[in-house]
Formats: sequence, C-alpha cells, structure tokens
Amino acid sequence: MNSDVPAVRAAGLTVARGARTVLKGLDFTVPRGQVTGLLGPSGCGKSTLMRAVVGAQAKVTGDLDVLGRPAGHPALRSRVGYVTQAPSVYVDLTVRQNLDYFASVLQPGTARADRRSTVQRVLAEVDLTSRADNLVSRLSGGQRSRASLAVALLGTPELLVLDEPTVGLDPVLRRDLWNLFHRLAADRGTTLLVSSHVMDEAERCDRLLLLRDGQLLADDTPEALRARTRTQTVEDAFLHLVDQAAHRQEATR
Ligand SMILES: Nc1ncnc2c1ncn2[C@@H]1O[C@H](COP(=O)(O)OP(=O)(O)OP(=O)(O)O)[C@@H](O)[C@H]1O
Repeated sequence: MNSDVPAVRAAGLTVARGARTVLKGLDFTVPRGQVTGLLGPSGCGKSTLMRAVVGAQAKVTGDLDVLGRPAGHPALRSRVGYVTQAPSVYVDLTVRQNLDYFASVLQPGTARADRRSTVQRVLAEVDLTSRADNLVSRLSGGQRSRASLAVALLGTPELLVLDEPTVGLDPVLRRDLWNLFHRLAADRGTTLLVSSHVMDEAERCDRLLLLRDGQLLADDTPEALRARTRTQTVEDAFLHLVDQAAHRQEATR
C-alpha cells in the first residue's frame, strides 16, 4: 500500500443520470486517515458521488482513482466499505447473527472461531457488545446505524464511505457516531468519507467537500474555509460561497 497516494483522487469527474448531468467536472482529493465530510443540500449529488467512488455508478467520465486504482477495480472490493442510506441489516436477526451471517458471506471458508473473534472485534468497535444478542428490530436508530457500520467494518476496509449515517438521529447519538468515526481514523488509520446535508456536522470533519448542484464550492478544512470567507460557521461560509458563485454567474451573463 502506497500511503502517499490519496484515498480518492478525482479529476474532471462527471456523472450523468438519465438525461441530467448530476456531477459536473469535479476535481478533488480525499486524504488518507482523516474524516472528510461531503456536505451539501438534498439532491446536490452526494449519493451519486459516493456511488461513483465505490464503483456502483454508471455513466462516470473523467478520472476517479480510489486507493491508487480506478474506482470499481475488483482489487478494491475488500479495501472499501460502503454503508448506504437504507439499513443494510436484517431486522429479524440479532446484531450478532447479522454479523456472523455477513462475515460468512464476505469471507467464506473462514474458520468458525476466527469468524467469532472478528464479530467480537467489530461489536466492540461500534460499541454494541452489550446489545449483540438483541434483535435489530428492538434497537434504536443510532444502534441500527452502528449495526450497519459494523457490517462494513468486518473486512477492515481502508476507506469507509458512509452515506448520511446520522440522518434522523438525535444530537447525542450524532455526536457519539462522529466520535466513533474519529476513533476509527485515529486507531486504525481508516479514511472516512461521510455525507450529510446538516451543515453543523461540517464542524466535526477534518476536511470538507462542499457540493451544490453538482459542483464543488470548496475542498478545504473547516478552519481554512471560515478564515477564507471571514465567517464564524461553516454554514455561513457555505452561504457566502453560494452568493459568490451566483455573483460570478451574473457577471458572466
Ligand atoms: N436514478 C436516477 N435517475 C435520474 N436522476 C436521478 C436518479 N437518482 C438520482 N437522480 C437525480 O440526481 C441528483 C442527485 O441525486 P443524489 O441522490 O446524488 O443527491 P444527494 O445529494 O445524495 O441527495 P440526498 O441528500 O437527498 O440524498 C438529484 O437531482 C436526483 O433527482
């Protein structure tokens, strides 16, 4: 593994969905071992970008490299974890049964004892050991999110792509999940790309990609962004950049 290579490098990334161009020539990088937030309003293209990164999106043009390989390369399968917005665990199984099932599908042929210890490890990582034998249907929203995340952690991915993992959660659960993301980055060196349309979550990221209408408004740290736009919050910085872009467009008409 060459850790000098960014986790994600996009140049002129363009994606069409149906007749629409949803992502419009994006250039950005996602550095390794950090939490990068992908923020922008609903419908701006966050899920499309994430699907492109994990190789699940059609009609992708431009360059998109993930961990030094073209996005979607078969060698990336075990190196990239993806958690979609829809829950990816079975509600009529316990957390442990879900993890044991997914571990046997993802790593067939693994000895039972090894599988058991992998399941114990990920349960501890997402802090669900005490809930391991609860049915998923009996868990809170935050616990369900962590159970989905645990599935993605089974293969110790180098890059974790999480699509709006905190949506619908109360502030305490959101904070706990963000703490978990930072712990994964610090303890494991995992790179996390996390999307959200809630601007206050931007303050929790090491780096930010601000997306609007399929275009990148910023690729920076929250501090640099606030300093550059002379604003107090990333939300204000975002609004400032939106206005700036509108003025530029006006001027070129
Ligand atoms: N299957 C599809 N065919 C055509 N257009 C689509 C399809 N899926 C999404 N789109 C359009 O692509 C654009 C970007 O959608 P995307 O889901 O990437 O946005 P998003 O930022 O993730 O939104 P949200 O925060 O609401 O999940 C939207 O305008 C949407 O209407």
